Amino acid sequence: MNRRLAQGYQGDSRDPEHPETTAVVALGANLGDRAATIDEALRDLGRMPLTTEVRAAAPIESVAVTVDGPDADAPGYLNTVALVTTRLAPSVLLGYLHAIEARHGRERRERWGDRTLDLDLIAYGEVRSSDPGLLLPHPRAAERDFVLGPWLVVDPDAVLPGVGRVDALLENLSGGGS
Ligand SMILES: Nc1ncnc2c1ncn2[C@@H]1O[C@H](COP(=O)(O)OP(=O)(O)OP(=O)(O)O)[C@@H](O)[C@H]1O
Ligand SMILES: Nc1nc2c(c(=O)[nH]1)N=C(CO)CN2
Repeated sequence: MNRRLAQGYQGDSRDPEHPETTAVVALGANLGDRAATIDEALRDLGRMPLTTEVRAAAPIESVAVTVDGPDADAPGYLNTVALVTTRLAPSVLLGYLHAIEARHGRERRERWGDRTLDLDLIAYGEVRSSDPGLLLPHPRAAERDFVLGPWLVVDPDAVLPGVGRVDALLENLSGGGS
């Protein structure tokens, strides 16, 4: 992994040398006023320092995927994906994502449990990281139609680094997400 890139230049989020990069952020919500939460979270992303643009797809409805598979009885999700133009280093950006989740009442309980807001960093340019605290690209993105679908809407030529074109990945999914 490129640890220096993933962690930023010794944590200095305002290093003017850090290049502008497109980060792909997935948003999901299945508790509370989901649409309002997603809307506000997108605005929060736009207010991050060193961030010049946030472009998101219209949110889609999706069935909750739990550790036991899709669960139509669980509260449904609203999902979207935002392309974020930023000079924040990846780990600094992840810190902001966690802060935005917390601001919207995210509680970390069981894995893949219901949540007011989930923000995942799907990709950060071409950066690859095997640090468990920040895996890049996100290791489950290719299996998630609720990520690939909205991503394709904002970027029809999107590529999941090291994996392949998003349109092909979406086509390969036979109907279900995970
Ligand atoms: N690319 C990434 N984006 C977001 N979190 C990540 C990433 N890579 C590793 N993590 C780590 O994963 C931990 C758990 O994240 P989170 O609670 O959002 O998982 P989850 O949404 O329940 O599951 P999933 O990761 O499958 O979406 C976080 O503390 C974070 O440090
Ligand atoms: N439909 C849907 N299911 C999920 C989602 C999500 O965003 N949408 N996120 C999860 C953990 O990140 C687990 N399950």
